[in-house]
Amino acid sequence: MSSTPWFWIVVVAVVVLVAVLVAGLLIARRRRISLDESKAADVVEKPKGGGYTATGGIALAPGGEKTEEAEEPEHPVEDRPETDGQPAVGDDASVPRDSAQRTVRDVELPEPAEPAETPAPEPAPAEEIAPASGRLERLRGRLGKSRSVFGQSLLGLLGAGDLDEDSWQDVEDTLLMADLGAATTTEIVERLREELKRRAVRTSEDARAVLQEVLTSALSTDAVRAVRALPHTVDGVKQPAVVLVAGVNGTGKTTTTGKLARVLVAQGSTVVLGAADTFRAAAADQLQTWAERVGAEVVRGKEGADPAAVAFDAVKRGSEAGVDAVLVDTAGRLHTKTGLMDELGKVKRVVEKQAKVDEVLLVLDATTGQNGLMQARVFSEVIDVTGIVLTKLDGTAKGGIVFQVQRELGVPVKLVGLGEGPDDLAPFEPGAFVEALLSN
Ligand SMILES: Nc1nc2c(ncn2[C@@H]2O[C@H](COP(=O)(O)OP(=O)(O)OP(=O)(O)O)[C@@H](O)[C@H]2O)c(=O)[nH]1
Repeated sequence: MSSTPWFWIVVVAVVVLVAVLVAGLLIARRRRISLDESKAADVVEKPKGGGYTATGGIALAPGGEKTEEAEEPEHPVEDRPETDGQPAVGDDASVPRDSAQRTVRDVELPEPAEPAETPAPEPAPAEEIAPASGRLERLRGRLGKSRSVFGQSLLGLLGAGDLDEDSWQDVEDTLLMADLGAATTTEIVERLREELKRRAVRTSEDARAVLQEVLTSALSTDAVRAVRALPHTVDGVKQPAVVLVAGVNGTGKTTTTGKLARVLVAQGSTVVLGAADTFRAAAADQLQTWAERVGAEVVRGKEGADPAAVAFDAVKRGSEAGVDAVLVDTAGRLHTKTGLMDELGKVKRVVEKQAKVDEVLLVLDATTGQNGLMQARVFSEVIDVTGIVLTKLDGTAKGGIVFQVQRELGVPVKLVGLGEGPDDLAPFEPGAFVEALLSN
């Protein structure tokens, strides 16, 4: 009997224990987080931030029709180096030590921006420009005065058959009167005598041929007659040719600069003109008119401005605009005025601080004769002249100055002015020039 109460105590304890275990299991089951796929997806898809999405951003899109390509993301994930499986901001930020390391990626750098270019002035000739080739032939009539005094007189003398000493003296005088100078005259007379004798010339036609040959060879030189007015390249960058035009007052510098600009534009070049004649406002205006006629740009300074600064600015502008040539017109100056010649030297030196001066043209007025030679000597010393332009050959009987200038200076005559017209500038070709002098 005494064991009965203990039996019932054990039974109640077991029942209570079972009840507690069952209740615990039920509660634990209810608390367990479901890993069901659909529910997990629900969790992932739920927007963060209390359902706020930033749909009100400023969207810019090109105008016109919407295309399929336009719907593609601008930067697809696979192209973005920062999204190749590494934790993003806000997630577990520490990268496991054994995770695959991101390799260095080649990223294409943008091309360096092209330096801002000022557009070059477009050549827009407002009027027709005569072609440069064959100009000397076309303008041969302009050599009328030189032709009659020089060519016709000589032909008359030489074509008359055997020449006595008096006749040779006449030949010499004719050459001197045409401004060939003593040395050139002596040389030419000697060669003529030799050749006429050697070839036993009897007819006026043959005499003419010999005269033409001797005069042409006296004018020939190894020096290049081409005007250096085309662009070149320095360290891979295009540079305009720089041409400096100088001379004494009134020789035709501005006119020549304008005429040369026309020749260049007619051949497809772009040109900037520098009005470095700052003494006379009218000179810059005159250059401006030439420029407007060919669609070129002019760089000019205030009246009285430093001509070297204007020349410098013109070359700078030409380089920036990428033009083919910069022609700098300088003020007329007497070669005897040291101060003015120093100023001219400075113009050249200042320009050369930024670009080589490719051509220094000295403009000589053919009608001034021997004085032109004196000018040429002094100018050559100061600015190292590379070519002569002989103007006003249409108005003189002294075309012979061409021979002397070349001989004295060793600088070739590159261009000749044969009138006041815009296209009355011709290249100097010895053969064509002599032929024009000797033509009927
Ligand atoms: N007949 C003729 N006249 C010319 C020629 N070249 C220029 N001239 C004239 O010569 C005069 C002077 O010409 P410019 O170009 O003003 O002379 P410049 O050397 O610039 O003058 P400055 O600036 O005062 O030194 C003008 O009337 C031109 O028309 C030419 O080849 N033949």
